[in-house]
Amino acid sequence: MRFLGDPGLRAPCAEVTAFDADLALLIEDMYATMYAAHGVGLAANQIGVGLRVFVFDCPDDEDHRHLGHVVNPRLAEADGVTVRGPEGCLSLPGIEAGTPATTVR
Ligand SMILES: CSCC[C@H](NC=O)C(=O)O
Repeated sequence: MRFLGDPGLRAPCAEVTAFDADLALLIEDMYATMYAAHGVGLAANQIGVGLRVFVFDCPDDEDHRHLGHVVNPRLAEADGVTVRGPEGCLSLPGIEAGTPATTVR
C-alpha cells in the first residue's frame, strides 16, 4: 500500500492499452489488497501501479452490493445530485473528511 507523501499518488496515471493476463493479475491483486485492508475501493496507484484502474465492493444506501472493476475511467457526465458525507482513504489511514460526491451516469 502507498501512503500520503508517495509521489505516485499525485502523478497522473497512464491509460491501460493491454487487456491481457497481467491486467487480470493486477485486478486480482487489487481485490485481495482492498479486502485485506477492509476497504470498499482501491485504485491501482495505491499499490504502486500507475495505471487507470480501480476496483470496488461497496453497498449503496439501500444496502445493495456493488462489486466491480473499472479500467480507463472517464467522467462523462454528472447529473447534479451531490451529497456530502464522511469519506476516508486507505492511503491516509485514520483521516476522514466531509467530502462532496456527485452521482454520475
Ligand atoms: C469511498 S471510496 C473508498 C475509500 C477507501 N478506498 C481507497 O482508499 C476505502 O475506505 O475503501
